[in-house]
Amino acid sequence: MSKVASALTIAGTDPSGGAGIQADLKVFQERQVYGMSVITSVVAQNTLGVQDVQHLPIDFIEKQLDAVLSDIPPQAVKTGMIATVEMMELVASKLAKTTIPYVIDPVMIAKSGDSLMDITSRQVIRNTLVPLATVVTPNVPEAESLVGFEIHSNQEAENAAKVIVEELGAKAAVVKGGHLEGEATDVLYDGSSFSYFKADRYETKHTHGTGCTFSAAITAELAKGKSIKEAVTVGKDFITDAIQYPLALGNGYGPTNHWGYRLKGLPQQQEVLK
Ligand SMILES: Nc1ncnc2c1ncn2[C@@H]1O[C@H](COP(=O)(O)OP(=O)(O)OP(=O)(O)O)[C@@H](O)[C@H]1O
Ligand SMILES: Cc1ncc(CO)c(N)n1
Repeated sequence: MSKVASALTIAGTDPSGGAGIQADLKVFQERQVYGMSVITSVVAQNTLGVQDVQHLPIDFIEKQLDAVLSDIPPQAVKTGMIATVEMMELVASKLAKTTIPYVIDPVMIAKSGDSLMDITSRQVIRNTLVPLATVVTPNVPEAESLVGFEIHSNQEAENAAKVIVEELGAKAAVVKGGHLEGEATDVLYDGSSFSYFKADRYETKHTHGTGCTFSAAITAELAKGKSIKEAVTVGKDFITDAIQYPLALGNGYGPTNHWGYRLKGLPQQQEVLK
């Protein structure tokens, strides 16, 4: 029997269960990794949008981090919603003392269009957290914000991934193509070569938390000791199945289905109790 790995997510909450901490823990469980979580912000949100946000006090976030890191050091860490500069500085100071593989999903704006990171922080994440990252997983608007130029094509996604690695100091970057046209193509640069991860684009409104789900699956695989390329391969298959078997929940951008990969060959729309 192989040994069980642990992974930690440091992120905001989604009480409707499709994104944030809740999505990350579900994905860790599906990937058979022991999941742990440190909450940065409590968010009142659902598939329709963000209604309100409460940031936890910085010393309380620190207590949560110390509680986990001093007792159960994880084999991989992921950050999602880190809304403020002081939160970024705190998390960076803790992670800089470790060599744990670290995935940054640089969450800035929810699918509904609501902001999850303040404007100053969008600039500061570049110098605090990104240099510590094993993999950064920006969507197109997030990558544009990190590199300062627009992305309309896979070639421009390649350029952005290269800047995130060679100029901002991450070990690898995967720029997600969810916001581009055509196939859903994600571009990975690992410091030596580019890899493309392609899937059919599904016509669907079930895209709440796609980024969280993808990066949590990558984190789980890194925790198990997989290479960056292997982890992104699993993450891409996992999110594609999660999008392909949506759950008819919510009145807006519905959640993906975190056990979608188990439903291969079944009818695509899963019935839900209302
Ligand atoms: N309609 C779609 N069909 C297939 N794959 C998709 C679709 N939309 C996104 N993806 C894939 O889902 C993953 C997440 O990408 P996306 O760009 O949606 O992340 P995101 O914007 O950060 O998500 P969120 O902010 O909701 O968490 C990527 O692998 C992307 O290619
Ligand atoms: C807490 C949280 N993190 C990330 C996202 C990404 O969409 C979200 N909606 N909420």
